[in-house]
Amino acid sequence: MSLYDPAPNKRPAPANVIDLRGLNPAPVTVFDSEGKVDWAANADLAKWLAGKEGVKSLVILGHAGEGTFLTTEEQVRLIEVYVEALDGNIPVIAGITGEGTEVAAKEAKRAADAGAIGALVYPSHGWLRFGYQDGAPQDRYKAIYEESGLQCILFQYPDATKATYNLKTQLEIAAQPGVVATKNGVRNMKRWDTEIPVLRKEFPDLQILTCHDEYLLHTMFDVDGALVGYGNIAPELLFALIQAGKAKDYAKARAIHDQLLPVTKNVYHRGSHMEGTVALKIALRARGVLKDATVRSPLIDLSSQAEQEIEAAMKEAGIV
Ligand SMILES: N[C@@H](CC=O)C(=O)O
Repeated sequence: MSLYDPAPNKRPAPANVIDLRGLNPAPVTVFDSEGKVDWAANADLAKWLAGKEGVKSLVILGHAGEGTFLTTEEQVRLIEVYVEALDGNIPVIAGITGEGTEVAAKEAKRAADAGAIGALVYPSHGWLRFGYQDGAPQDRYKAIYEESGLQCILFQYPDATKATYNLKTQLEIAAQPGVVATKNGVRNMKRWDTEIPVLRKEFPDLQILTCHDEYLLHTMFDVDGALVGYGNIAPELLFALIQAGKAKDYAKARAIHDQLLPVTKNVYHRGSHMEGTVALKIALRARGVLKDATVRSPLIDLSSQAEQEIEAAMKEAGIV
């Protein structure tokens, strides 16, 4: 028995563990031109994404969803709108971002009451600057699962941050009841190549998802799926990329990567990852999926030249 295998009666065996083995887009939140949440447009986006082949869940209230820019009431209502729009076809997963453990656990309970099935558990953001005490991330996942019953996704932040989890911490979180997947954005290929195989070996059922939007190809051969904001704008090609990765078909994966490259450059290589969210909305508007690309502060509109470049990239990639 592995060191990390808890006693059988402690591991939840959720009869219906959410299946994330495919594309899991993190939808943007649609606002009207005055910056109010456009509930109907969000429901339409949910249905549009859920109708795409290979989409396994929708992960709302994340970075791409400007989740922390919404009020508590808006967060709850957005979950309800998604649950109603998806009508049980695929699960709604909510980003859980509260800083304190109890605050996050209560946030997760609200999400569960609103109909979410899963939680993408962000690190407590103070850890980005100060780091975390050994054991604190484990407590955070435990409290969230115990309070809400939401199936949890372990969110691995980049190696360049102090909120990145060392391997021991990842393994101990993965061993906890309710943790069914990891979304890995470590962006350090030495760590990726070292740690992913250990996670796989110790927890064969743990679903491994990449979130390296800006260079997906390089992680695509080791994963069960992707959990990405990129999934908003090119779900068809991203699902094809995931399939090529699973088939170990490098030539096909490379061709899809190359087809997407103008879009990748214009959305994710343009500036900070935050800017990527603004670009996602412009690209969705170019696809005709959104009418309005309004973002909430602290996001800032891009220049009209940038908008034109994003639209041109979507055309060059053959998406519009
Ligand atoms: N792709 C991103 C965006 C997050 O939610 C990441 O790596 O974390």
